[in-house]
Order: sequence, then C-alpha cells, then structure tokens
Amino acid sequence: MNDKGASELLVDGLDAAYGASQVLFGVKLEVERGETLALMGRNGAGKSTTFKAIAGLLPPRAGRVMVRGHDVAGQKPYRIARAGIAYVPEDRQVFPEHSVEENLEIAEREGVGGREWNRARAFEMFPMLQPLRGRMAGRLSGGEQQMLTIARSLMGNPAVLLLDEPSEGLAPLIVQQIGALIRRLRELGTTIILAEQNSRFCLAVATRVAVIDKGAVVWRGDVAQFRADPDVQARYLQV
Ligand SMILES: Nc1ncnc2c1ncn2[C@@H]1O[C@H](COP(=O)(O)OP(=O)(O)OP(=O)(O)O)[C@@H](O)[C@H]1O
Repeated sequence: MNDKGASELLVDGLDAAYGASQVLFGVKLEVERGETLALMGRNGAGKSTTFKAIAGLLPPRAGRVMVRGHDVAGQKPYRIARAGIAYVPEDRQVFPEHSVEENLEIAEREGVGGREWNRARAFEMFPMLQPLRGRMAGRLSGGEQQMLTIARSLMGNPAVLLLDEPSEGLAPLIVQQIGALIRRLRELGTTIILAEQNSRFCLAVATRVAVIDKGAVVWRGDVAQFRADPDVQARYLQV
C-alpha cells in the first residue's frame, strides 16, 4: 500500500475471452509504487492477454482493474491510458515516418497528468537516442525502437508501465541496456509489470514474481523466494 492507501494497480478476478474461448480465469495481481513485477509464464499462458485486458484493448468479462484506487475495468483504452496505464506491446509502436524527436514530441503533446516526463528528460534517460533525434523511427534498429517506444510511453506520466517482452528478439548487449534502463526507472519510482519468458532477464531486473499458467496466477513471491523454489520453474516455466 502507498501513502494514500491504494496500490498503483490492483487486478482482481479478471476474466477475459476471445469470442467463445475464455483465456483468463480470475487473474489477480497487485503492484505497489516502485515495484517491478515479473509476470512469467510459458508461451500462451496468458501474459499478453492479461495486459490487453488491463489496458482495455480486450474488455474483460469480469473483474476489477483498480488504478490508484479507481476501477477502470471495461473503459475505453484511451481512458485507461489517461488513468495511468501505459501498455508497451511486443510489436514496437513508433511512427516510422516521423523522426525520433517528433515521435517524442507527439507523445509529449498527448501526455496528461504531471509534467514529470518531457522530451529533455527522455533524452537524458535514453542517451542512445540523443544522436538519433533526427532519424526516421522506421530506420532505427529493433533495440533503438524498443527504447523509443518505452520513452514515448513515459511521456504520459503513467502510474504503471506494462512492458510486454521487451527483450524479445534483441541482441544480448541491447537486452542488458534495456535491463539497466528498467532498473534505473525503478530507482526513480516508476512502477513496472514486465511480461517475460526470458527468466534470466526477468530475475535480474524484477523485485517480485507472479507466475501465470493456463490463464490463472499460480504462484507469487519475491525474487529470492522464486530462486529458492526450483519446483515452480520446473512446473510452470520449462517447456
Ligand atoms: N487474438 C486471439 N484470438 C484467439 N485466441 C487468442 C488470441 N490471442 C491469444 N489467444 C490465445 O490466448 C491464450 C493466451 O495467449 P497470450 O498471448 O496471452 O499468451 P502469452 O502468455 O502472452 O504468450 P506469448 O508469449 O506467446 O504471447 C493462448 O491460448 C492464445 O492462443
């Protein structure tokens, strides 16, 4: 609980379905300010669907999505974004025909809430983007696009950042840089949920772990507890 008595995000009893096929069954997650929660699970376990249901892209069939104490479940994605949820999907979302600077500027204009984040601060946080500010976003490498996507999402001054597989398909050196960035964001008090299959990456940056299997959270604890429980890994994470 934070000072105001509400978690940054509390998800409870979340059910979601694609048509007739139910995929989430009573998902429960809670994150406090400044935590980095790793949402881990096999391929198809329901990580991305959980994020889509939280962000309103797939309206949940049941359950609560409380952002700083306010239930946003079932609202339109833009309203949920305004309430403080920034969803960074697996496929990096940049405007390819706009420069890095313009991409940040657009996000800055759309941003609401506090003015904690702005372009200048983003360039400070992501120094690798600095020399690329005039380059078309579509011409960046995958790692640079991932950085830009995260930088853009921060412009909305979110309460919680949902990062879907940020290490996916990136070279080890870039994965390390993304990891360092996530840790730094945590030090600054940013609250993050990280969906990952790459457990080494996850455990290096997260503070707590929730394991999802067949659309339900089956284990939760802190990183040390997770490491000390080889059973969990064997049961839910190995193929
Ligand atoms: N658009 C869709 N229509 C129908 N079923 C879907 C759709 N997207 C995902 N699913 C199904 O929902 C289940 C959960 O998928 P989800 O993408 O949430 O898993 P995940 O844990 O994020 O795995 P991955 O890392 O592969 O994305 C899977 O059985 C998947 O086949």
